Amino acid sequence: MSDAVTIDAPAKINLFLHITGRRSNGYHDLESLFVFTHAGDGITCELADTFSLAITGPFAPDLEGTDLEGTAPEDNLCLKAARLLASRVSVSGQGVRITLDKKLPIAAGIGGGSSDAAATLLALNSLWNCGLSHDELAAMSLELGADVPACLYQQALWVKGIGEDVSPVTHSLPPYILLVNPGVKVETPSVFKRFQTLEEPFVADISPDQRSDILHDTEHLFRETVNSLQAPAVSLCPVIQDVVAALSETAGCLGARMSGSGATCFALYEDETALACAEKDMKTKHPNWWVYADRLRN
Ligand SMILES: C[C@@](CO)(OP(=O)(O)O)[C@H](O)COP(=O)(O)OP(=O)(O)OC[C@H]1O[C@@H](n2ccc(N)nc2=O)[C@H](O)[C@@H]1O
Ligand SMILES: Nc1ncnc2c1ncn2[C@@H]1O[C@H](COP(=O)(O)OP(=O)(O)O)[C@@H](O)[C@H]1O
Repeated sequence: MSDAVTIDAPAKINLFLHITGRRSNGYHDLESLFVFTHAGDGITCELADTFSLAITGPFAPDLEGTDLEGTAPEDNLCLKAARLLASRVSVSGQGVRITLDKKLPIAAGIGGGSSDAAATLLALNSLWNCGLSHDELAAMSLELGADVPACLYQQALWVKGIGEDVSPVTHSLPPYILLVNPGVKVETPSVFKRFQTLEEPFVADISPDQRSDILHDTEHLFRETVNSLQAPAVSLCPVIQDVVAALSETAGCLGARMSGSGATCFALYEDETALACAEKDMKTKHPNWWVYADRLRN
């Protein structure tokens, strides 16, 4: 039996995000196309007697409560995920030392925390030999956050409900993606609240025919869908509009918009050369923005 497991926690991008309704508990129903990058954060889980989390990487200092040595507080989603799994399976006396390599910005609309939690569950399911299925992990993971079930799949998904209703999909959208974050944290609850205050409209469900067009036609994707949270996020953080405009102007950009509740925005490209030029262009013009180029997982 191995005593350490390392696993990627990729960025999650909402290629579109429709808010379709609101539940009595305040959560919103949504319809969204989730895709994942190849790289992102990294999680290593090692067998240990107690539970601990050390955070390394460029965004470690941005995680509130993490001390100068990189020791994280109990409410970090990696530790919450580990304790949740331990409470559901019989691993008496078993702990874990987790190391999180934090390369994705925090509170950025690309599911960093959710993807870290999901990767921790995947790593521990293997390390502790729990033998739980994906569906069993997904069902227990919803209490960690609405995005966590989807992040367990690390592949393109059509997502409904509050995030728990996930269907793997194939698509033929452009594979190259540029992510840009202006360096402003945007808290998800504030954006949903602003969505309500602005009385933004709910979007109708997408029909099966439309779904197929969205998955296979980039123009259709950007013309027929929106991110319902983009206007509310821009009203809280106007620089997001500048990021979308700057991405839209890069050569070869096939469409650009905000992901999740922001502030990270993305643009899609058909070829690798266009992606590399756009990355260089954005880094030159906006040296203080976080710029990250990658390829989508299928
Ligand atoms: C908006 C999305 C889109 O993928 O992504 P991010 O911007 O967080 O990456 C997600 O729905 C975020 O999922 P996640 O970040 O896991 O949300 P949670 O921790 O469960 O909820 C944070 C808060 O967001 C609001 N919330 C979240 C999900 C949802 N379907 N309806 C909501 O109203 C609630 O106010 C909740 O208290
Ligand atoms: N491992 C983690 N990585 C990132 N954020 C975390 C983590 N654990 C807890 N959080 C908290 O979760 C919140 C959402 O962060 P994140 O998942 O990065 O953003 P978003 O929900 O916008 O995609 C932040 O307020 C952050 O403090």
